[in-house]
Amino acid sequence: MIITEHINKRFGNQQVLKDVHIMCRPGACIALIGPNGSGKTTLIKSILQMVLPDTGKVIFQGEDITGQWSYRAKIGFMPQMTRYPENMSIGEVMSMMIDIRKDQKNLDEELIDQYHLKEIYYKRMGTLSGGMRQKVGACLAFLFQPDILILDEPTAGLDPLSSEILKQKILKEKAKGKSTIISSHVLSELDEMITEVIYMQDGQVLFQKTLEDLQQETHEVKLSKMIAKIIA
Ligand SMILES: Nc1ncnc2c1ncn2[C@@H]1O[C@H](COP(=O)(O)OP(=O)(O)OP(=O)(O)O)[C@@H](O)[C@H]1O
Repeated sequence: MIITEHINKRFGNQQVLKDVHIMCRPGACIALIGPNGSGKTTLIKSILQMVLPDTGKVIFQGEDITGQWSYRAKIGFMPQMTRYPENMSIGEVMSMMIDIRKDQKNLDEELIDQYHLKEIYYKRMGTLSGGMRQKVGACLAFLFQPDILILDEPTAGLDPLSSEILKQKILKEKAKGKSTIISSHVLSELDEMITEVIYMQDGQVLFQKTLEDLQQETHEVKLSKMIAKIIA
């Protein structure tokens, strides 16, 4: 369970997060959506303490995580842009991440196999296409079998087949009861995956609702139509 309580964050004179309160229950698969610049990535980074909120706190599995780091090992994070040393090969990045972690035994290499990543382990990060970088990021997010997945625009730049492979992987983990937060602008790809929606606008959470509630309110089946009706 992740709860953010009254999170505020300002960059310069811009208030980027305004009193943000969200809840990610065990087993939930949450779509984090909203216009460009509405604060989705900043919220995700706040949960991971890559951005430190000015006020408010993040509660992870019942504990305030301020100043703590061990909880991060329970989260598989796929950033919007994967940044690793350009001179390292994919294989070296993978080995480095595995060496850093103590829990090397239960590695989930399913995505590595499905993306045939080992065949290009020799390639240097600096030479990879955007989609290839995304695949490396996706493989790392799932590698250590985290309890919670936080995926920031995971399919951006992926070809259709690779997107589908990732979607199926997310669904598989969801079926195991894992919690997932997915930020995406491609609402159609979220339809079959999600149980809840958090909609952000201008740094505020406009609403957090279950898919069932949205369906009942709007009498729509597709997420894009539900959202269009709600924010109209
Ligand atoms: N490090 C930073 N310094 C200054 N401003 C920042 C920083 N990070 C984000 N911002 C600003 O905060 C606002 C929210 O950005 P954020 O990346 O959280 O939005 P987003 O909802 O994820 O957008 P997108 O859908 O385009 O990815 C934007 O106006 C952005 O310019």
